[in-house]
Amino acid sequence: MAEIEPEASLKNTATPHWIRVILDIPLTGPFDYRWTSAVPVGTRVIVSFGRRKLIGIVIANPEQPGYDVKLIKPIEQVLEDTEPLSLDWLRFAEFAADYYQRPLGEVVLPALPAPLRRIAAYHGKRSSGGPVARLDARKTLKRVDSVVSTAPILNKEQQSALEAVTAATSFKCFLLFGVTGSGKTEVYLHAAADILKRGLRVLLLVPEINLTPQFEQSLRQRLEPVAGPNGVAVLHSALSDGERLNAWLRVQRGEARVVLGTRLAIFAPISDLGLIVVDEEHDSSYKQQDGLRYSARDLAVWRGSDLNIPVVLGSATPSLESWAHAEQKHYQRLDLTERARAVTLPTVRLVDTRRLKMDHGLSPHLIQAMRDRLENGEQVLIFLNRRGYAPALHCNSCGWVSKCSRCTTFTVLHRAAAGRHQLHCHHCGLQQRVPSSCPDCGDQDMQPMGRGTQRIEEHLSQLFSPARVVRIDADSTRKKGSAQALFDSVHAGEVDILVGTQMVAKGHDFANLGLVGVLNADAMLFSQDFRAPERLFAQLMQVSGRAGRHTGHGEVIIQTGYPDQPVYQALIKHDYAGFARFTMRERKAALLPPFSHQALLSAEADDLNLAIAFLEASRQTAVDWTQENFGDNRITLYDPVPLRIVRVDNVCRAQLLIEGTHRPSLQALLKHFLPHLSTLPEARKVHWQLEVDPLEI
Ligand SMILES: Nc1ncnc2c1ncn2[C@@H]1O[C@H](COP(=O)(O)OP(=O)(O)OP(=O)(O)O)[C@@H](O)[C@H]1O
Ligand SMILES: [Zn+2]
Repeated sequence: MAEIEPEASLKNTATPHWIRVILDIPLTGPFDYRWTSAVPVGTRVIVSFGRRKLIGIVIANPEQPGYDVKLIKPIEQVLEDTEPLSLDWLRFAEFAADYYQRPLGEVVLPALPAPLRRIAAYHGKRSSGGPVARLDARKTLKRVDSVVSTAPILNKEQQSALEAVTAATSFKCFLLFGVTGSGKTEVYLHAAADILKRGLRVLLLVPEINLTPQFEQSLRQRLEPVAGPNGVAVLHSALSDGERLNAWLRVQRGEARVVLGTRLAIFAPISDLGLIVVDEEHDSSYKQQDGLRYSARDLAVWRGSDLNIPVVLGSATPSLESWAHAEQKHYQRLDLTERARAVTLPTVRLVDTRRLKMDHGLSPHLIQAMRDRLENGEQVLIFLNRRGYAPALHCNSCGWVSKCSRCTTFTVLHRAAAGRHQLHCHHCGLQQRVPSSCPDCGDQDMQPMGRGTQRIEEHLSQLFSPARVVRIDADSTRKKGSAQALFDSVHAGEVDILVGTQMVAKGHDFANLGLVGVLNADAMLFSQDFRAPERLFAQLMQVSGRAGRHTGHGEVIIQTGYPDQPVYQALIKHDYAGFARFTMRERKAALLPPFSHQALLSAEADDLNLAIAFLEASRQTAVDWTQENFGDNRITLYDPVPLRIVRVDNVCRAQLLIEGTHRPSLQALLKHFLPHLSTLPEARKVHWQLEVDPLEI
C-alpha cells in the first residue's frame, strides 16, 4: 500500500523533477519519468512506453527516481483539461487494488471514461484540444424544469429508519431490511434530500438502471428541487463514451450533487460525499465479473468508513454476509415490516407438480388462478428464468440432443423472425440452423425438449386468447429503449399477461398485477454452488413481491416437485429471518462464508490437463508458503476441479478454491503467492485470474 505520495513531492525544487506514473498495462509499475516542474498527484499525463504512447496518472513526485536516471524519459504532455483525481478517490482506488490484488494502474485507468484514457482522443486527426474541450464546446446545458413533486408522508417505520440514518454524523452502516413494497425508496429519497440540504452529496447505487427508468425519473423530480436543475448525474455501462464523459465531468466539477448509478458508479469522482445508498444490496450484479472483480457493495462500505459517513444497504432479502454483520451488530438493522400502501403481502401457494397432469408446464391450479385474475381485470406475471423456445432439441427415436460444438452445453432452440427456429449457444454465441433430420440416426421426429419463455408465451397466447401477452427477456429487449417501451405498456395497462425472466423481478412497482406464477423454480435447487438456495430464495421473494403492491390480495403460485424444501417453506411464510437462520446454521457447520473467506484461482487452457497442472503447481506453492509461515492449517487449499461447463468456446476451464477463516492471513497468502504464479513453468500455456470473495463457485 501507500504507493501514492501526495505530500513529499511538490516541495522538491530540484530539476529535473521525477514524476512517478501508473499505467494500465500488465507489467508491474509504477514507472518514473521527468518533467520541468512538479506535477500534482492525480494528474493525467501522456508518456511514451516502449514504442507506444499511453495516458497515465501521476501518483508521486519522488526525490530520487526508482531506476537509472539515463533510462528515464520525459513526460510528453501534462493533461490539464480535468482537475487532478482527488486524494481520497486515489486512496479508495488503492484500497480496491490492494484488496482485489491488482496493480493500481489496472484499477485507476479503467475507472475513467474511455476518452480520458485513450491516446487517440488527444492525438487523433480530429482531436482538436481533446475530448473535454470538444465536449465543452458542444455543450448547451439543457435546463430541466424542476417539478415540485409530491412526496408521500412517511409511515412510522419509514420515519424512524430515516431518523436513524440522518442522525448518523460519522460512519455507520445500516441494513434497511424492508419487505417487498415497504417503501425503502422513500427512505432513500428523504435521507438524500436531507444530506443535500446540508451541502453534501449523495451516491445511490442500484443493480440496473435501464429496466427501471421510472426510478430515474422520480429521483430527478424529487431531488432536483434540492440538488439544483441538472443536479443528478446517471452513470451506467450502457452510456455512450460521450454521455459517460459528460456525466463524469459534471460529477467531478461538482455540478451534479446526486450520482445514481450501477456498480461502476462506486468509482465516481464525487467529493463532499455525505451518504452512500446501495439498493437491493444482495443483488449479484454489484459484482463485476471480469477485469477487476470487485463488489460495489463491499467497496461502498469501505468508502463510507474511509470518508466517515453513513452507508445504507437496503433489501427485502439481504445477503447472508450483510445479515451476519447485522447479527453481530456491526451494522444497524432498520426494519420495515409492512407494505407502505397499507396492503397485505401476497399469499404464496406451493403447487406440488409430482402428481398433476400438466398442460405445457402449467398446472390446473395456475391456469384457474390466471383465469380468475384476468376476468377480474388484473394482470398476471409468469416467471420463468429460461429464455429461448426450449432448452434443447431432441430426437425421439435415438435420443440425440442438440449440443454446441465449441462448448460442453446444449444449444437452445430459439424462435427467430418469421417463425423460423434456430439453435443458439448461450455460452459462446454460436448460432446454427435446425437440422431437418437427426444428425445421428436420420429420423425426422425431432422435438423441443422442455420450455423457455418463447414457448410459454406462444402457449399462453393460444390458451388465453384474446388476452394480450408480452414477453420480457434479454431477447425481446435487445434494441435500446425496447425494455422501457415494454414496461411502459405493462404500466399503461396494455398488457394482460407478462412472461419474463429475472428482468421482470427487479424493483418494478406494478400497480395492477394480482398474480405471479413461477415455473421451473426447482432448476436452481440442486446446483453445486452453496449460494444457490440463497439466490433462489431472494429471486422468488423479489418476484413474489410484484403481486398486489397497490391493491393487496396478491397471490403467488410456485410450481415445484419439492414442496418440502426449506426454501419454499420459508417463502410461504415470507420468513426471510427463518430462512437466514437455517442457512446460516448450515454455513457455520461447513465453515462457508460468511464464516470464512474465499478466493478463487481460475485457469483456462486449450487442454484441461494444462489448466489443472497449473492449478496443482499453484496449490503446491501456496501449501509450502502457508506451512512455512503459518505452520498451521488456517488456510484450506482444495483440489483443482474442472468447471461444471468445462469447455466454453473451445477453451477448457478449471478452478482452485482457497479458503480461510482469518481474512488477513488469506490476504497475506494471496499477496505473496500471486507474483510467483506467472513464473511457474505451468503458467506458460494458461490464462489465469484470481477472484477475491467470489460469488459463484
Ligand atoms: N409512506 C408512504 N405512503 C404511501 N405510499 C407509499 C409510502 N412509501 C412508499 N409508498 C408507495 O409504496 C409502493 C412501494 O414502494 P417502493 O417501491 O419504494 O418499495 P420497496 O421497498 O422498494 O419495494 P421492493 O423491495 O419490492 O422493490 C410505491 O408505490 C410507493 O410509491
Ligand atoms: Zn458454445
